Amino acid sequence: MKRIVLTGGGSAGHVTPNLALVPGLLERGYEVHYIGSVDGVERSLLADEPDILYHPIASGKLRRYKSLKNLSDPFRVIQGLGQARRLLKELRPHVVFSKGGYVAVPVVLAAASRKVPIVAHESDYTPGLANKIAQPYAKVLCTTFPETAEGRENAVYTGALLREKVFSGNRRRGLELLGFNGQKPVMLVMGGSLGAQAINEAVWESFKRLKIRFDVVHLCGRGHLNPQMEGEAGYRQLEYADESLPDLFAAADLFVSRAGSNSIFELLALQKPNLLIPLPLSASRGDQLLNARSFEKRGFSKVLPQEELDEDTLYTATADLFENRGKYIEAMRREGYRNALSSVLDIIDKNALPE
Ligand SMILES: CC(=O)N[C@H]1[C@@H](OP(=O)(O)OP(=O)(O)OC[C@H]2O[C@@H](n3ccc(=O)[nH]c3=O)[C@H](O)[C@@H]2O)O[C@H](CO)[C@@H](O)[C@@H]1O
Repeated sequence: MKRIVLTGGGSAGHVTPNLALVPGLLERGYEVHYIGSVDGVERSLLADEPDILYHPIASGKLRRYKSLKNLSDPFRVIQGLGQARRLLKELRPHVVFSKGGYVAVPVVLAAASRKVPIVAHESDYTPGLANKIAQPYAKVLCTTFPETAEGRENAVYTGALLREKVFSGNRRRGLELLGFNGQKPVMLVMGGSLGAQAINEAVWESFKRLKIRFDVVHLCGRGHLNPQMEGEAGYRQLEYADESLPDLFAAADLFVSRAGSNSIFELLALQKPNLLIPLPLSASRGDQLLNARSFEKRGFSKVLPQEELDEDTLYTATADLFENRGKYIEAMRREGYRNALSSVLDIIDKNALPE
């Protein structure tokens, strides 16, 4: 039996593409292992996946900001590297697939030193740190945006890896779950998998105006629910939607979202009008700004920079988006939808060691 080790974590954006691949990998006869962190989101997202064998390792975050943990984390990275090497020796995988995120770094380095072929996938317009480290060792770096592959020798444009379940939603079920009657358009607010405080606050502040036109479902992120909003008519808040996500997506008529790569490609595939508020440069390497600019240029999204976000601009931008939704839907319809699943599965098969 062929064995594959998947890795990636830190936020759901580095996990859901791996989850998308699992049904296809099982179908192709792989035994699926996952190396993730001890306490990261990947562990909880995989807890209900009986077909994946989870192996936790120590991991340290490579931060862009000052923190006391910057002192202890290098040791955890070294510890994680030792654990990853031991695991790979024991599991003897035929191939490693890395989705990036800081936990992927020791796994990729261990795979390189044990000569296990590596296939990596980059979700963003420019490669993140983990994939920058992985790229020289990778047989193939699959990219979500065509531009990312340009001028990179081992890079291949495949598109985004989307979970099939995202397409299985039902609007009526979604409305029932939310307790909305469907008479007003439904706005879904999604601050990325971790939530986004700036977006959350703008939504709460402008809700009195938003509710005149829309019913609002708000994915706030873990630990970010607002008790004062509980019980408001036309408003539902959740920390994170898992099983219910497809039905909520089906019920939504427009989205307000961060510009994380997986989220925006899901919106494109589902042809949902969307207002993107990308994570600003002050809090990231700027990948969401590039993702959002690319979607704006191609007519799929309306963009509101976070520096301009307040209760007025949020209201005006969403009202305008909804008025002009036909134009956005048409651009997304023309683009069509390309799921990278089968091309990435083929690349994995082609590069895996023989049995
Ligand atoms: C703060 C940060 O570092 N963000 C990065 C992170 O975003 P983040 O982790 O937010 O990732 P994405 O927006 O790419 O993906 C989020 C995924 O979580 C799912 N979801 C979200 C909310 C929810 O309640 N339920 C649910 O299932 C979405 O449907 C999507 O599949 O990884 C992305 C992909 O590398 C990057 O583009 C982002 O810049």
